[in-house]
Amino acid sequence: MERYARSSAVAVIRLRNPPVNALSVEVLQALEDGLKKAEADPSVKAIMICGENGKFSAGADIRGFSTPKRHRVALGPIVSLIESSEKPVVAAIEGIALGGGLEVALGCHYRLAHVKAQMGLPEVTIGLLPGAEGTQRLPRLIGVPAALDMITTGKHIPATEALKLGLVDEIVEENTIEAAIRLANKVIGQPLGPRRLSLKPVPKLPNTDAFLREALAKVKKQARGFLAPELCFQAVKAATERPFAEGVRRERELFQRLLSSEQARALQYAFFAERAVSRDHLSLAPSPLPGTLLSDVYIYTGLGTMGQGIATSLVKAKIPVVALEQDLEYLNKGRKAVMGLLEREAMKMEGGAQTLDFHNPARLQFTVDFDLLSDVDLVIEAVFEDMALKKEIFHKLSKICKPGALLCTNTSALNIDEIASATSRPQQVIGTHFFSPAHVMRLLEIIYGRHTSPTAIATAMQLAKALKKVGVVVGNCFGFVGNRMMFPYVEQAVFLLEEGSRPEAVDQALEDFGFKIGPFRMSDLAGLDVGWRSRKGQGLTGPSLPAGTAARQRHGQRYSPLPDLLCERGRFGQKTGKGWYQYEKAGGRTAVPDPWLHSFLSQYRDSHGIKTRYIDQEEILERCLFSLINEGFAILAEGIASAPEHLDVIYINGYGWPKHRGGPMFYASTVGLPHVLAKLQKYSEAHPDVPKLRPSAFLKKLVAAGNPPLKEWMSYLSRQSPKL
Ligand SMILES: CC(C)(COP(=O)(O)OP(=O)(O)OC[C@H]1O[C@@H](n2cnc3c(N)ncnc32)[C@H](O)[C@@H]1OP(=O)(O)O)[C@@H](O)C(=O)NCCC(=O)NCCSC(=O)/C=C/CCCCCCCCCCCCC(=O)O
Repeated sequence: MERYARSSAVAVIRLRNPPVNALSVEVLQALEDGLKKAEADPSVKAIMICGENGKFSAGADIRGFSTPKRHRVALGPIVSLIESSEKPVVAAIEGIALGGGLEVALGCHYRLAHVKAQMGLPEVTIGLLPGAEGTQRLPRLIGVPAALDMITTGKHIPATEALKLGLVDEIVEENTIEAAIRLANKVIGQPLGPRRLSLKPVPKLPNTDAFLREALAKVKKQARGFLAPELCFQAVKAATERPFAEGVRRERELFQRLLSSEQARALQYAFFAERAVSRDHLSLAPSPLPGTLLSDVYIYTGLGTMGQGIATSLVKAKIPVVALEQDLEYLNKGRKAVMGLLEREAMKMEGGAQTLDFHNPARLQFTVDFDLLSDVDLVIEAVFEDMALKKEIFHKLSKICKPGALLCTNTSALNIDEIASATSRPQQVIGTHFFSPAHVMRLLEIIYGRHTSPTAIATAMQLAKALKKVGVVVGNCFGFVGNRMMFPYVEQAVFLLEEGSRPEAVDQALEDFGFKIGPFRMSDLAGLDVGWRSRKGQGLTGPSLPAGTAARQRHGQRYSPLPDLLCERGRFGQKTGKGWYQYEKAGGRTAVPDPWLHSFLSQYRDSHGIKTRYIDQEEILERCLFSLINEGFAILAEGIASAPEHLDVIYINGYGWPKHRGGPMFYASTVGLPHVLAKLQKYSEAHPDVPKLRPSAFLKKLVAAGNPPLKEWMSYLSRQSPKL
């Protein structure tokens, strides 16, 4: 709700709707009433608009976009009403002014911001555009290039940058409200015409057409099927071509198109899913944490790629780190790499290296002395995926670490219970699956074992929050949630090659769907040897394979030895310059289709009597995506994850699933579960030796129940893990 008050001749209108002063119908109504009241009151000479609790506003209430239409209040006319006021209106921006919140500020005649405030038009990130005249006012204020950048990316900018761009008139370090009232008093009686953005022309560029052409190409390239950025572009382009009122009409048209789109629904679902998932379990964290997380965190060895990223991530979060390696040679290599990463991170931050203070040994210490462990609160072990090695380390940790210390293992698939069995405190052992590069990727899969305590789970969630990551708690099974769902997807991709497709065709289909990177490009990037080592460990390939095992069968199921055959030829992907593609050199990044691989595939098919057939994009998508989704249903039924939202958050944040499709389970709900089931049945009949194509019992149950909406799915399961 808004509050109307007075400070001398200045009327104060406060946007109040905790926690972020979202603009609900009630807030907007109250804002309109407040404006009219101030306008009508002859003793009021100026108006100041601010937010409650140090935040201006996070914009329109996003929940309102998907709830059934109440009486629609339009924000645009209210922004116009502000602008047309005969009394000067000043926006006092504290904390955040986002979306509709910033559009309200753009209607004001003056904008004053606190130095720590952030501003942005992030509508594009929820599948919309700034539909309250923001696409028409912002280019008039800060020019087309800067406005396009803000509107098509949705990025938040700090007040200092906003000042440079001319988005705000002044920034202050002290009390923003008092400063805004002072400004309002100062500008009483000054002409308002020049301050009304709708009356200003859009600043001309030397070559607007060429600029817009290039900008559109860039937007399209990055969007990969995501509609909102392009429509944001169209709205800003309208500002360069039409008078204000016509531009607003065009903006409204484009906004309506996005508002009713499936993509907007998917992105808004993802917005709330991420927040709901991140909130889970936190309430069980002791407060403050044992010794508080801001004491020492210790990383055991593995200052290899994962350990380096994890250390960097901790330092960025201002958590003191003691980084340990097995010997000086590895330690020095690891130190150099971590310092390099931190230098690069610091360059991106205001205040640079000083802010991170990573040369300070109290913040970051490197050692080979295991005894330094005795005093740390939390250990993150990050050695490579070798069960025997991990058990040896955990046995040692259990002896050396103080009683309350949480023992985390960074693993992407290994059994947490088996690792915990090497300790005398399995209740304090937990899996923390970081994604590479760990200082960049937002996902943290948190895996609890049979004995892991609720406090340990909550502490790991708190760690995720401190690292600004999205923590998702899941149960213990091979590959946990993310990788377990990935296995059938990758398996299908390889089977498709056996049957007649090519890596570039499979990758293209999935990248056109919106994945950042297809499975073969991804495999080349990660290194084919990683999976090879794991398959050897599982006895699926290599010398331990029993003699006489059929090349394309394991345990009575279809198996493709193709990835193993590439590894046997030293083709590990980018690092060796050859994998599913060829590269300009070892370590090269540009994937080029490889004629050698194409003829290798032909020979392979011939030698196994496989008849090559043309496989279209539809089959590629259905087999890869529906087998992944099918595994998701099995995971839910087994109680490994507590809701489909958890799977979607994992896929969006850890596996490059296109956010505008809402995650795999949301996608399944949009194409319809009967359709997913029918396709799985069809492919399963065609490939009876592929168990992962057999529809999950839970999927069948939901279809039989009439395809209920996603949020009701879990009510069709009787059992849930007590820890989820
Ligand atoms: C940066 C943030 C604002 C804060 O981040 P953080 O501090 O990390 O906290 P969070 O956990 O993210 O958020 C805290 C809780 O607040 C909820 N939240 C946040 N923003 C909104 C919002 N805009 N609407 C509703 N709820 C919001 C969040 O879910 C958390 O609650 P919970 O834990 O889930 O319970 C960060 O949150 C952020 O980035 N927020 C999103 C900002 C954003 O995208 N803004 C743009 C919104 S779209 C917009 O403004 C469009 C304008 C175009 C014109 C619109 C014309 C229509 C106007 C009428 C609107 C009326 C509809 C109302 C219908 C009705 O009332 O019936």
